[in-house]
Amino acid sequence: MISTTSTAPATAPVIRTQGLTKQFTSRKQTVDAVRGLDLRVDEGELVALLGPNGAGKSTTLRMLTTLLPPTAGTAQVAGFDITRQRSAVRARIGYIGQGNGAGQSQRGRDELLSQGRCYGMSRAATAARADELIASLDLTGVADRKVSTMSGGQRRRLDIALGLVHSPRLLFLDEPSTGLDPQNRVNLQEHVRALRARHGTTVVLTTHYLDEADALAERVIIIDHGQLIADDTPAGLKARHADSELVLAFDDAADAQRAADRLRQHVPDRPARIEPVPDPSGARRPPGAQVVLRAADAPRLLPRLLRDLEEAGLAPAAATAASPTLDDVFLSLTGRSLRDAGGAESADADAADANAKETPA
Ligand SMILES: Nc1ncnc2c1ncn2[C@@H]1O[C@H](COP(=O)(O)OP(=O)(O)OP(=O)(O)O)[C@@H](O)[C@H]1O
Repeated sequence: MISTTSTAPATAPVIRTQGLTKQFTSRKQTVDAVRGLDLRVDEGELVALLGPNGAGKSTTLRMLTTLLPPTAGTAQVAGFDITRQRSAVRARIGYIGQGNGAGQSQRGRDELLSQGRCYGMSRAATAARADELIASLDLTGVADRKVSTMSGGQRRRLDIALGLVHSPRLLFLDEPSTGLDPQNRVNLQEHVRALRARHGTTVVLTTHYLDEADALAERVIIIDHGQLIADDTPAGLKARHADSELVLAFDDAADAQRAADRLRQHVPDRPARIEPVPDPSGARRPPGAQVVLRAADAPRLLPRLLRDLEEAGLAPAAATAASPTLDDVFLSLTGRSLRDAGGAESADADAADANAKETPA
């Protein structure tokens, strides 16, 4: 297990878990959904739990929000124990689950007003808070319509408003963007960032979108098979666990082989891979090939390699250096791609599915 949070930060923890564990048993089969999670989240952090389908992200969130009792271990949320002080925890958090929380036949504003009253807020305070949330989540103009007539993005923003009516210190979002098209996804991310900037709300969200975790979260906690396998900033994870990739394309496959041999002296511990590059016209003889090389700091290495190859009369036809992604991090930690493990790809399929639902009914 790799964690970089061992040195205690100065701010107070809003979440603290010790050996948090959940087993499900059905038909004599036991599933270890969450296995001994030790976690600390501080006031004001924006944290993403990233992992493939079935990794244990939602189960973790459901335990932290008191919806599921842990099988073992303990956790304190906003200073209260999730098992013994459930009401105190619930009063201080907002939770937006995977399904839509608002009643389809209700008007958005009415849903917000009912929610505030449920939390014991006065009529006037609820109305003022509803106005504020409608404006800040860009729902002006649609809040007085029935939920069933709103687009997927508008409904998701209404869900977030519902989770924020009682001004929680801590907001849990379970896969907030799943089912949204890319534009609405970016829009939602902007709203989450703005919320945090405006109210200092601590946000913990789950996602299997690699780009979302990368762009939105300051801290990414990677979960696999119910265990925390890495915990750092996106940049820190990449620097620590993944290499950049260099691709040098040659018109002649023999030159690619010669270049790969020559590159060995620069990166002796990383053998280059040679991949054929088929000519779409089929006319070129001999066929081209590309040299693919992984190195710790490929973009900085590239100019030196190019100079050397040029001196040897082996200048490539094209060269690219790609920075690592969080998928490279996951691959380096688990030996599997997050896409193959049922992460981003299935999420994209969900989004494609839901694009059809984006059009207001
Ligand atoms: N109520 C339940 N009964 C039995 N098994 C369950 C239950 N809820 C979750 N699981 C199992 O626990 C494991 C973790 O599930 P969980 O929903 O927490 O994963 P996840 O990372 O949130 O996945 P996804 O990204 O698909 O939402 C999975 O193997 C799942 O099938």
